Amino acid sequence: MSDRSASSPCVLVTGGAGYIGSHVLHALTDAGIPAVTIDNLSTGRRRAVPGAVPLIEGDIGDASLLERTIREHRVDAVMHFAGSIVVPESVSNPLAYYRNNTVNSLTLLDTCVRLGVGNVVFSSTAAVYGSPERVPIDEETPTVPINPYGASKLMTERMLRDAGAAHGVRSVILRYFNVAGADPEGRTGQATPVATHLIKVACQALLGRRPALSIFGTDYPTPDGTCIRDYIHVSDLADAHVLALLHLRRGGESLVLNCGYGGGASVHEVVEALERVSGERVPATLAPRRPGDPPQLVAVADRIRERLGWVPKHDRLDDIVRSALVWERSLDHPAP
Ligand SMILES: NC(=O)c1ccc[n+]([C@@H]2O[C@H](COP(=O)([O-])OP(=O)(O)OC[C@H]3O[C@@H](n4cnc5c(N)ncnc54)[C@H](O)[C@@H]3O)[C@@H](O)[C@H]2O)c1
Ligand SMILES: O=c1ccn([C@@H]2O[C@H](COP(=O)(O)OP(=O)(O)O[C@H]3O[C@H](CO)[C@@H](O)[C@H](O)[C@H]3O)[C@@H](O)[C@H]2O)c(=O)[nH]1
Repeated sequence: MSDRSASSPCVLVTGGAGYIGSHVLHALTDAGIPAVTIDNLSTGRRRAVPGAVPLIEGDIGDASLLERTIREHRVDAVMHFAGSIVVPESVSNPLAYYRNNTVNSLTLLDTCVRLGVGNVVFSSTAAVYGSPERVPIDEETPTVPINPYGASKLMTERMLRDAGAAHGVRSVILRYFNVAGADPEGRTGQATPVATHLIKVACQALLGRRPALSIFGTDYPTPDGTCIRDYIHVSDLADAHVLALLHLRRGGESLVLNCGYGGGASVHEVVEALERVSGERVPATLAPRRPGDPPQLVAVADRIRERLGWVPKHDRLDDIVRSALVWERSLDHPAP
């Protein structure tokens, strides 16, 4: 055990080799906060993990591995990212989603309770709101998920709430809106080649790594007919996680917080931003609506600023798409 781990408590980050988890590991490392990560590398990459952070290759469904890691590293807090994230896959294979997102979260939470780890930061999603009638969406909006992915995450939220009442576990549940962009220093980014997220796919199309971007639906009840989303830069999201951890370590109360900027951009506006920052055309074709896409998802994002003192640094759409494009250029693998 290193001197540092002997002196200060450590945060266990599940899924730290993935897109968002790896940004958070960099943010923790930058802040001098010791961390350890467990990742089964199902979608994550070993090289996304900062060199200073021990990577334990394994599954969070393995209670004995969790227990050993928590004891050996003097873990006092968990940030829980590990999970399955593809919405259509959750529709075709729901039980796999309930297993990886809900059952494995239960194992993790149960282990935390048994070992007295009382601080949990959880990656939730705007998908818990389903297709709400009113936009923008505040945290009191009813949670009515419309797919197994959203339902599997909502169940973990519920477990955290109940474990809080019964066992005193305190949690910050972060409901992410549309996460995009990459580390401004180029240390990590979204690396899976089979991407479905708009900004990543648009970058791949611009670079000729896929034939074209399909714009799913131009007849929505929005000003330009395409869907509107609240895109949040992954580095601002990573900062929010560090603040959430510090809040819990100070003894702060459990919170549920939307993570977005409170503004929206349409699919057309995203494409225009990418063309503006690159000076190049995004090859795009108009396509039918993608099933299950709500017309607008925009957060009311005041609570996270008030409760955590979060101040975003990268909230211009141009900055988000520029960082995504710089990262995409740095990847050596072609898209499928
Ligand atoms: N990307 C988004 O836009 C978005 C939006 C809302 C919520 N989220 C949530 O954020 C979290 C991270 O998402 P991401 O985009 O970084 O995805 P990702 O696939 O890049 O990261 C997930 C990581 O977890 C690991 N993993 C998966 N199952 C595991 C298991 N059973 N044991 C150990 N490791 C496991 C994967 O190898 C990967 O490294 C997820 O919980 C997701 O639901 C993401
Ligand atoms: O090739 C593409 C990909 C996407 N879109 C559109 O772009 C918008 C954004 O889509 P995408 O980037 O796939 O994100 P969402 O479907 O909005 O879902 C993300 O954002 C949600 C919160 O808002 C999270 O719950 C989900 O986990 C996360 O995947 C939607 O209108 C899509 O129809 C296209 O037109 N073409």
